[in-house]
Amino acid sequence: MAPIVSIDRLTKTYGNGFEALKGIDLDIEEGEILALLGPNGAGKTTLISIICGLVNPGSGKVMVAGHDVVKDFRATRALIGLVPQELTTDMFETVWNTVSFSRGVHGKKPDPALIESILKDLSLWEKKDNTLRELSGGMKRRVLIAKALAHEPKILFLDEPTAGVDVNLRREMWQVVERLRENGVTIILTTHYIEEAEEIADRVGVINGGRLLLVEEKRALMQKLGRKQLRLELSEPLTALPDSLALYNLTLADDGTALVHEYQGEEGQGSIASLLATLAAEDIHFRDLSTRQSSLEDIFVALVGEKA
Ligand SMILES: Nc1ncnc2c1ncn2[C@@H]1O[C@H](COP(=O)(O)OP(=O)(O)OP(=O)(O)O)[C@@H](O)[C@H]1O
Repeated sequence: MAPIVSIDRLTKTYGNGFEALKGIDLDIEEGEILALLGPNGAGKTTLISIICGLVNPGSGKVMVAGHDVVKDFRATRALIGLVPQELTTDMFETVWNTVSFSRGVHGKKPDPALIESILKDLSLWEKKDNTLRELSGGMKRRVLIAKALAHEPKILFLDEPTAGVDVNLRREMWQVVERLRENGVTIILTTHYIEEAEEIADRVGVINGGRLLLVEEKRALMQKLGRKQLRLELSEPLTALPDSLALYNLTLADDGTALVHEYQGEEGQGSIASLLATLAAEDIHFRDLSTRQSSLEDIFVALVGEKA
């Protein structure tokens, strides 16, 4: 199946000479959830803004469902819903009017039944006659999504959907995103919360300094780059490692009371059985063991050198 968004050698240099994007190639498949991770200033918003037709690209090409975002702006914009970080509409307007108005802005005929189903899906139906200022922060965020969905887009961009919200609300937003995906909407989100990408994304793209450092299926990424650690609490402290253990990536920790074995992804797993056998042969016993797998956050820090 052809990708729903196809980005080819995209660059962007702003008027002041700043190179915000330095050649991005990326295909986004229909129906997937792609999380774009990157530190401040990485170029995420610039990239999204170009796909949405809000910022002109430098060189390169962006196609949405087979249409060029510059030449066919109307066609591509109609397919896209953009959920910004903040609500900028009239706080004295009702939920119903705000969402209905968004549909009109895109030149679509009124469809009260559709607006009703969007508001119900987002648990906003009871609040349809309330003004925006009467809503909680979480409800306001859901209104942003409802607005972006009102013209029935096939692709939804969420810019930092859970920035500054509490844990419960974050989980609630994740459920909303999951339901949208079940309805066939392709979702691209930017986030500073690695946990968010870890939780809901199918694929993760890491952007830094205007370049896409990698884009990979989340599970494959964690398998490939995730480091694992096995820690053995020794029954008797060791002063040095016996030569027979030199083959393994081992360190003595905590004054010789613990042995730490580091290995990468799947490849190192076979070594554990032989390590344990060697320990037994050396008469080295342990009273407890624990394992730890590096998270997407660790992987990200290793790639980018700082936190998202
Ligand atoms: N209109 C502009 N003129 C000049 N430089 C800009 C403009 N907009 C953005 N930039 C610069 O381009 C770079 C990328 O910005 P962008 O907003 O795309 O990053 P981001 O990854 O979305 O960051 P954040 O996570 O902080 O939102 C930044 O260094 C920013 O200062």
